[in-house]
Amino acid sequence: MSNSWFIIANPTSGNRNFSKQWKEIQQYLKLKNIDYSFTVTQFSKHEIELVQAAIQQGFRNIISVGGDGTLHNVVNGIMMQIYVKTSDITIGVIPLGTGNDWIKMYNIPNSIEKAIEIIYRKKTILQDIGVLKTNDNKTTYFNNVAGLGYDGYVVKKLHSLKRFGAISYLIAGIYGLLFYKKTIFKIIFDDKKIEEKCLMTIIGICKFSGGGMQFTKDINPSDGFFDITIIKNLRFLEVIYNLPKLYTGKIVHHKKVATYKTKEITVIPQNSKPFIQADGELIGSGKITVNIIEKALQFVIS
Ligand SMILES: Nc1ncnc2c1ncn2[C@@H]1O[C@H](COP(=O)(O)OP(=O)(O)OP(=O)(O)O)[C@@H](O)[C@H]1O
Repeated sequence: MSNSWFIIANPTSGNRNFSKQWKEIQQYLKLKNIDYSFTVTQFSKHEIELVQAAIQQGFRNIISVGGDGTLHNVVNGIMMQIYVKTSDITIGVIPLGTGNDWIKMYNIPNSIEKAIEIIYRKKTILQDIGVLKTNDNKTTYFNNVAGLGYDGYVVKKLHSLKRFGAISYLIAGIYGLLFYKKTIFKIIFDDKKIEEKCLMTIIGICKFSGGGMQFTKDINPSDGFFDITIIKNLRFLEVIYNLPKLYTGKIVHHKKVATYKTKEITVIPQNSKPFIQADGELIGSGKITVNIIEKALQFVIS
């Protein structure tokens, strides 16, 4: 079983016809002679128990078929299990989602055929994983980008808009800019304490979030450090004016944006409880403390 793959597929990811895509996936896996077992999720977060059962059975290679949310839940299942060291597990991704931000970091194309070719070659990287704790003592792991403030608000809104596909990010984004109310954040890390009205605080391991946007400055997903970006009191028109810079990553040079590298950070919103997102999933609201686990998991990359 050590070379065999266990596939967890989310039939609700993305906007396309799952059964057609699933047939295509099986054809390419067969063509490449890849040995696998599979299961399809039946409800939200089902990935967590499915991946844990697979590891208990002896699988060490997991494929996530879906979007960033599916991968996020697979990662959480692996990080929470007690059977093996997490860095002994290898994860491959066959993308089906709407945003697919994590794969962009490693130039994995949004193509079933190419993603399977990459899994077949099995080049891997040991990547850092974030551990996010909320006020109710809930622990969530993340493999891409977490944050709170405007981004959490957009993720909350996105939920009801996903059926519109990629455009839903833009609609949710503009809605958020019009209606999200900024909060004063107390941000504590290393020897720093920042207290300021902010649009959002971003905690990055990888580069892309929000459907291809880049908020982080100097990403290395295996260096044991988060890339923190604090977007201060950026106004509606300033965001609109700087929209291209959100996609090119140049927004980090704006005078109302500050970037840091750290291993641990606490963000305490002062006058409201903004929503928290991790890998595009809504986690809760309010205060967070985040730590990094260096080189926690192996991912197949191109
Ligand atoms: N069978 C299921 N029914 C309903 N929801 C599910 C099911 N299986 C998984 N989910 C949930 O679907 C959510 C969204 O999945 P995912 O993010 O992969 O797709 P997406 O939203 O289309 O892609 P992306 O995040 O890349 O934009 C995840 O939170 C996951 O737990």
